[in-house]
Parts: sequence; C-alpha cells; structure tokens
Amino acid sequence: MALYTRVSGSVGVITLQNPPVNALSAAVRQGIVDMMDRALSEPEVKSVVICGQNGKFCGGADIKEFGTNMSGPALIPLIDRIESAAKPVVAAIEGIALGGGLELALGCHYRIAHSKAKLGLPEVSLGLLPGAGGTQRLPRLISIPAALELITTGRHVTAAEALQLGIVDKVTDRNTLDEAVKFALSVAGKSLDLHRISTNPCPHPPDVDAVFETAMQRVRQRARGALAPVACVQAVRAAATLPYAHGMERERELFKGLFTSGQARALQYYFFAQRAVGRWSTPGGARWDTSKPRPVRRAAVIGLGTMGRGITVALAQAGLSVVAVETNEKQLTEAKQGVSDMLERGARRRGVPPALDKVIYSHKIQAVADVDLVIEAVFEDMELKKAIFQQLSALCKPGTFLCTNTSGLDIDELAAQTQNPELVVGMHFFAPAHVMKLLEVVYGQKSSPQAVATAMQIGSKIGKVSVAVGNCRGFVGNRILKPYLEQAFFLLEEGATPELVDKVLEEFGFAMGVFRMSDLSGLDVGWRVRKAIGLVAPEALTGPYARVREGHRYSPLGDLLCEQVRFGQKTGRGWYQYDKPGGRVAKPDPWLHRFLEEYRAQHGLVARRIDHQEVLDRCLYALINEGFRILEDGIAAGPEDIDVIYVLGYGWPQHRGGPMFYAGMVGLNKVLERLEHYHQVHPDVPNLQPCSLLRKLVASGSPPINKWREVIKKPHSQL
Ligand SMILES: CCCCCCC[C@H](O)CC(=O)SCCNC(=O)CCNC(=O)[C@H](O)C(C)(C)COP(=O)([O-])OP(=O)([O-])OC[C@H]1O[C@@H](n2cnc3c(N)ncnc32)[C@H](O)[C@@H]1OP(=O)([O-])[O-]
Repeated sequence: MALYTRVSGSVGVITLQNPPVNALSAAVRQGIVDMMDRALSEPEVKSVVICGQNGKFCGGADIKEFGTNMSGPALIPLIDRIESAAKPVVAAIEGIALGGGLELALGCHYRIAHSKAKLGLPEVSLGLLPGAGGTQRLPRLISIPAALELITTGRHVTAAEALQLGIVDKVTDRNTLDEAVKFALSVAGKSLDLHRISTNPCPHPPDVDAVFETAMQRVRQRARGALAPVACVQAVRAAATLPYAHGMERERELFKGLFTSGQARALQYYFFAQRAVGRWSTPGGARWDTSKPRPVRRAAVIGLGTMGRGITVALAQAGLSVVAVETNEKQLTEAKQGVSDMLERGARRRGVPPALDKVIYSHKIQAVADVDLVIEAVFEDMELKKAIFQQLSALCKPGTFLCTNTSGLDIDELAAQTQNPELVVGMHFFAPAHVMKLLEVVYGQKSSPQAVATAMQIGSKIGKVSVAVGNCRGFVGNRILKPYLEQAFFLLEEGATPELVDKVLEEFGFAMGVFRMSDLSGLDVGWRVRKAIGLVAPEALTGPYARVREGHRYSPLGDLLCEQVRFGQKTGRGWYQYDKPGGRVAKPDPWLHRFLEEYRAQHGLVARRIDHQEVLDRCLYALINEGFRILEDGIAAGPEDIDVIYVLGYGWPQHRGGPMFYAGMVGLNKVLERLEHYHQVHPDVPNLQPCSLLRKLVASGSPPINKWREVIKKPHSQL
C-alpha cells in the first residue's frame, strides 16, 4: 500500500506502507502508481516526495513474491513513469534503500538521505541482478568502476559514502521527510533535464575494456560457480556500450536467465533460512518467542588460545565487558598482545575506537566470580573441561550461565559436574571466532530455555547467526563432516588422489576441497579426537584389522599421516606439501602419492579410475544422509538449521542453498537411489545406508523442503 498526503500546500507525499521493510509488493506498486497519478494530476501539487513508513524507505522487491504468480503493475514502467514526470520527485531515504528500493530512488530526480541510512543493490546475494534499471542508471550516475563494485558485491554503503559517490544529493541528521519537503519546495518548477538519470550518457573511463576484463576476472575468481556476479558485470557492460533502451533489454534478458536459474531459488531460500533459524525451538518445547533471555553485562572467557582470543575480541567489540582468564602466564602475556592487536585492527577497519578497555586479563580463574556468563574455551579435553566446570560451579555467583566452546564433546557430561546443570549450554564458535558468522548453541538434556535464549541473544549481539542444536557427538556441523571426510579417505584408498577429490569439490563450489581444508585446520585435531574415543589403536595400524573398526570399514590414512607428524599447513606437510611450516600454498606431494601406492599394495587394494561424479555423489550424499539422520534424531529442528550451519561454517556454496536444499533440488528419490547403489557396493559403510527419514520423505512423494517438518515426527526428551 501507499498513503498520499499533501503538505506545505504544494508537495504531494507518497508513503510506502508494507511492514517490516516496505518491500515493493504488488499492493505497494499499485499504491505508488495510483498516488503518482494523483500527485501529477492535482494542479496545486508542484513537487512530490516518496518516503517509507516507520523510518525505512524500502527493502526492495518483495522476495516472498518471487516464485509466485506475480500480479500488479511492473516495477520498471513504474520507475520510468516517475523519472519522466514533469514535476520533481524527491526520494526521502531513511533506514534502508536496497535493491528495487534504491532503483526506485534512482528513478526519482533527487535523493535526500538520513545520515544513518544504508543504501545498496544487494540483488547479487539473492542470485539476481538489479533488474529494475539499477545496472543502467547507477553507472550513469556514479561511474562504471564504482557501480561495478557496488553491484557485483551487493555491499551496503552509508549515507556519507553515498553522498561522496554521488548517489544522493544531500545527507541530513534532521527529520528526513521535513528536509525532503523543503528541498522539493526549492526545486519546484526547475528544469529536470539533468536529473533524469536514464537520459544521461554513461561516463566512460579511457580504459573501459580493461576495467570490465579486470572486473570479470575478479568476480569469476570469487564466484566459485555463482552466475549472478558474472551477469552483473555483463549488465553494467551493456550500460557502457548500448543506448539506455537496449541496455534495459539486456538487463531484462540477463535478469530472466538468473531468475529462472536454480541458483536464485537456492540463494533466496538461504536468505529466509538465515532468518528462520532465529525462530528456534527445542524438542522439549522451549521456543524463541516464549523463552526470555537474561541480560549479560559481563562475560568471562576461560583459556586464551586461538579460540579464546577470538571469542574475547568478538565479545569486547560488541561492547561487553570481558574477563579473559589464562592460567599459563606466558600464554597470558601473548594473548594480551594478540587480543589488543586484533581489537586495534578491527577498530581501524570499522573506523571506531578500539575496545581495549573492555577486557580485563587475569591468570586466576577466581576472577570470574562476578560475571553473568562464562565461555570456557580450553583445549578439547574432557577431563580438563570437567575440572573447570566443577571449579566454575563453585566460584561463580548464583545464576551465572556456564557455556563451553567444545566442538563436539558431551554437554550433559559437563553439566553433570555443576550444581545447576540448567545453566549449562554449548556455544560452539568457528575459527577465527571474531570473524566467522556462525555459532552453534547446543542445548543439553537439562539446559533451561533461558540459558538457550541467553546464548542465542549473545550470539546475535556479537553479530553471529546462531543456530540452536541438540547435544550429540559433533553436534550438527562436525557430525555431518565425519561421513564426508570418511568418503574422501575411502576414495583415496580406492585410487583417487587428494588433488582429484579437492578439484571436484571446489568445482562444485566449496571454498576449499576436503583435503586442503584438513591441512588448513590441522590433521592433528581430528587425530586427537579419534585417539580419545579409541579409534586410533597403534597395534591395529598394520595388522589385518587396520581398516576395520567396530565391524565397519575404517580408513587409518589420516592417522598414518599424523604418525609422520604431517599435521598440514602448520608442519609444512599434510595431504599436500607447503614451502615451509605455516605456508599456505598447497602443492601436490610426490611423497604422498608414493605413500598411497604403498598403502594400497600393503592392503591388497587395486587402484581404479574414479570419475568426478562418483567423488561428488559419495562425498555429498553421505553428508546429506547424515543430515537426514540429524533431523530424524531431532538434533536440528529443521533443514534450514543444517543448511545455515553448513554454508556459514563449512564453506558449502551459498548458491547451492545448503546440503538439505541441494538434496531437494537434485530430487530425494535420486539421492535415495544413489545411496542405495553405493551402499550395495560398500555394505561395510553404514553411513551410505539410506536413513529412514529419507525413505519416509520419498514414500510421502518427496515434498518440498518447507514441508519436511510435517513428515518428521519424533519422540524427544524434555528440556
Ligand atoms: C523484469 C523483472 C523486474 C524485476 C524487478 C527486480 C527488482 C530488484 O532489482 C530486485 C530486488 O529488489 S530483490 C530484493 C533486494 N533487497 C534485498 O536484498 C534486501 C533484503 N533484506 C535485507 O537485507 C534485510 O532484511 C534488511 C537489511 C532490509 C533488514 O534487516 P534486519 O533489520 O536485520 O531484519 P531482517 O530480519 O533481515 O528482516 C526483517 C523481515 O523482513 C523480511 N524481509 C526483508 N527484506 C525483504 C524483502 N525484500 N522482501 C520480503 N521480505 C523481506 C525478512 O524476511 C524478515 O521477515 P521475518 O518474517 O521477520 O523473518
């Protein structure tokens, strides 16, 4: 809807009304058309202002309408009509002008923004390009290089930057609508010739071809198979090389191609999935809207290794006071320097003072006595963690939430060490903790709804996407990782190389193949966990049972590499070789290829040619199968939780939506059929046996992903 009022006698004000972000739904578009007609036909009205209600100009096209039968007036002619109006039209931008919202503003003759407003064309992150003239008008207004950068990254700019770039004519700290009305009065009757952006030529840099070539190279490198960034460059090129009308045709054609691509669907699903995870629930009935978090003013972090330092920085940057505890004096001294450096670097980047005074350091655990919440981030060792939880339980003031940053140990076992297990919850950060957007909030059998709600709230306060998950080995992310890694190892045994497996996964769109990723995160981490749970038995490494554990196929390849102190990048050798310890450029290692050959010979394995499809099928479907088990077990409340975790924490390509969405796209019956096939070939690999929920979904006619929850019915423990 849009509301019309007349102010100061001669200014028609059109207010977009569609909470929460005034998206351009059919009703809003119709409202704008009707109200523009009215403003243009009233002789008393000399100029027009368009604004949005509740301090938000417009969040763009209504994404919920995509994929439905879109009705109502089309956006492009609507914007053209505004631009060609004989009366000046001023956009009063408060809050946001994003996507179609900014395109609407670019159709206006003038733009006034509040100093706190954010502007941008983020369509690329939805698998689209600005399809209502944005790719043709923005370069005409702010130059090709600047427009390319904004459109291909989807970056939001502040009002100050928008002014500098020339996107807006004025920035104000006062009431934006009042300022826009004043401005509209001042420009009434003046020529609009220079202010119809589409009629202006597109300014050419002298080296225009080189500009586009560089932009194309950059997006191809970053895109990892995503179509939209490439199409964005092509559309801006059309602005530079074609007259406006033809450029618009090209924009429409490219937009259509993207709109109907599976990638746009995947990215739009992912957009809503990121928001859906905030509406968390647990099998015990705790929910986001009924569980009240408790305010946290002071937090403590125990253990200042890499994770603890990152968590301290994340908390301090969000304005929380942090007591940072490290009992090892040498480590404490290093951590002080490390945390301060990170805070200073972050502050420089964000143009704010560093939050150095938010952190108090101590080498005594007693310093936590007065905090509201503790995050334990010591070494991944159950006995050590148990001892710390016992101490925390005795030391902390009543009601302090006790959280652990374990990446997979049993939350209930830790909670059992405390007097108040309901206050214990997992907060699993991902390295580097001050950068990575994901937080798994792990509830145990006894975690109270308030503890879960508080951890979720802290997550959003520090800028994370928090996902509430149940307690099991590895929680969601690391549990799913296991069968994926396992398949990669098996493929090596059967004849593949790390290079082949990584190439296939990177071509699929993963940020890094499984072996390069293992080298980066350190092979010793998983080795230590496998040792702790008794999987690494030195005497079994060469014997007949070297490749069997608990009756199932097991690959000791990772263990054997660790025996050779090949821990990955940190030791300069892993699945690849590096120039030096800490080196980052992975090079194929002839030693490793020989080692694989000897290993196969030793175990009577005959290498075969493995094609790309098999690598992809086995790695991805094993992972997806575990995802279905997680849903079946109630460890994740819905497929969105798994997808968000996998995209944000494990480098799954966003434009493929996440593993569960991908399964739906491929077709659940195909996933089932392929798993059945591979399980038949490898009956000793239980992870390839299709999970019963997958069978149930297929038997129910493979419903769309938003209907899966209806099929998942499970018994659960109570919170
Ligand atoms: C030839 C064909 C021509 C086609 C024309 C194409 C036009 C154009 O180029 C395409 C577009 O504009 S594409 C669009 C380009 N625009 C974008 O990409 C902007 C996307 N939006 C954002 O980036 C963020 O939502 C904001 C920064 C706006 C607000 O952030 P925040 O304050 O953290 O709040 P929050 O939690 O994020 O959202 C609150 C609620 O609003 C909901 N919602 C939001 N936007 C929506 C939309 N456009 N729609 C519908 N709903 C939208 C959101 O789901 C959530 O709902 P819930 O039910 O409560 O969960």
